[in-house]
Amino acid sequence: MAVLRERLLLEVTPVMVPETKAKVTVVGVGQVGMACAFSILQLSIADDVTLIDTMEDKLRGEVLDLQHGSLFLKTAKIRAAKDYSETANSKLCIITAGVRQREGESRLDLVHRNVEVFKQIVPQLARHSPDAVLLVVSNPVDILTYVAWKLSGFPRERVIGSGTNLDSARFRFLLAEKLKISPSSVHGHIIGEHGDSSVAVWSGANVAGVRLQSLGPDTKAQQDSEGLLEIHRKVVDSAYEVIRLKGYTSWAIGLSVSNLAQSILKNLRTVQAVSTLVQGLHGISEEVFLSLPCVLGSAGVCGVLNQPLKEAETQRLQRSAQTLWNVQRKLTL
Ligand SMILES: NC(=O)c1ccc[n+]([C@@H]2O[C@H](COP(=O)([O-])OP(=O)(O)OC[C@H]3O[C@@H](n4cnc5c(N)ncnc54)[C@H](O)[C@@H]3O)[C@@H](O)[C@H]2O)c1
Ligand SMILES: C[C@H](O)C(=O)O
Repeated sequence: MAVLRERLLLEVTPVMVPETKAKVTVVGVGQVGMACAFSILQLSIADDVTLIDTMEDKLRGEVLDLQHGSLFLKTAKIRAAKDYSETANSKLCIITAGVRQREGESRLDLVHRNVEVFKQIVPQLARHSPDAVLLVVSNPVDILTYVAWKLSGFPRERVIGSGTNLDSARFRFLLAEKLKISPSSVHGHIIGEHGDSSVAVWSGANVAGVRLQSLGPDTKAQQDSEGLLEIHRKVVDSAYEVIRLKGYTSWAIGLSVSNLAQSILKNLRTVQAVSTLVQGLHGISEEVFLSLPCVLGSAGVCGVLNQPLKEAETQRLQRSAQTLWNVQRKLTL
């Protein structure tokens, strides 16, 4: 090999091995982990993507398959880690490992099984990448973000859940379909739990700063006649419908996570709904994580927006926090 290289070219200087600036570890190479890894590779935002899973053959197969596409990618290293020491010095660790819902199960039903999975993963990630941002995707994502925060000992800003970034994308898609405008021009946030108790912030939904509620549909009856309440119901049902049809959700969460990864790795300071510690905000006193619009940069969550909410929206958010707390307070970590 060395001989062939010597015959092929005159070496002027040895190939530099620069310090890895943007190493991303993805834990779990199931449907979600692979969709996240693939979307991150497509964005060319990492110079090292390291994957890890307990299923060795599946891990090796997935990594080989991605490596065979290297010609079409701009990420120098794509590799499988045999143990957590090979994930060392990651800037971003994305956790997608664990069980997923079967038809009829809610996200909260997964909590005990996935807490045990997190006990195997988080301390090891934290030990080998003590300066990383942890981005939790496994469900129930808000509670597992709290669990990752406790198990890692990281500061709150560096433990983030993908939260309702995906629900907000679904909301904007559905509203965009109704208005026949691109989702990128329809603005609005779903906040609270990524799940059944999420809250649609109708008071802020707008197109080019024109608040939809300023145009009329401000009472429940009017919202109903416009089919707006139905949109939030569809957001909540989205995952159940996709799981019923194909068994799991993957592409939209992969795109949502790569978008968050881009903001973090490139310090873009975009505002996105992600799961963060909300104790003390909007009258929530419990130590829970749920989604509010946050400023995302290389330090993680750099700020949480003081989002003005209508009283009914605040009440729904507080109920969402209570739903999570009722499950979370029974956990032993
Ligand atoms: N937050 C969101 O918006 C969102 C969206 C979709 C799915 N999810 C969640 O993501 C998770 C993964 O879903 P999926 O469809 O990829 O499941 P999957 O079954 O396809 O993959 C899970 C992977 O985790 C691995 N794993 C399990 N225990 C592990 C451990 N201790 N260490 C390393 N790897 C381990 C498994 O080997 C498997 O490859 C589920 O909890 C699901 O509910 C979240
Ligand atoms: C199941 C997953 O949480 C989703 O919303 O797609």
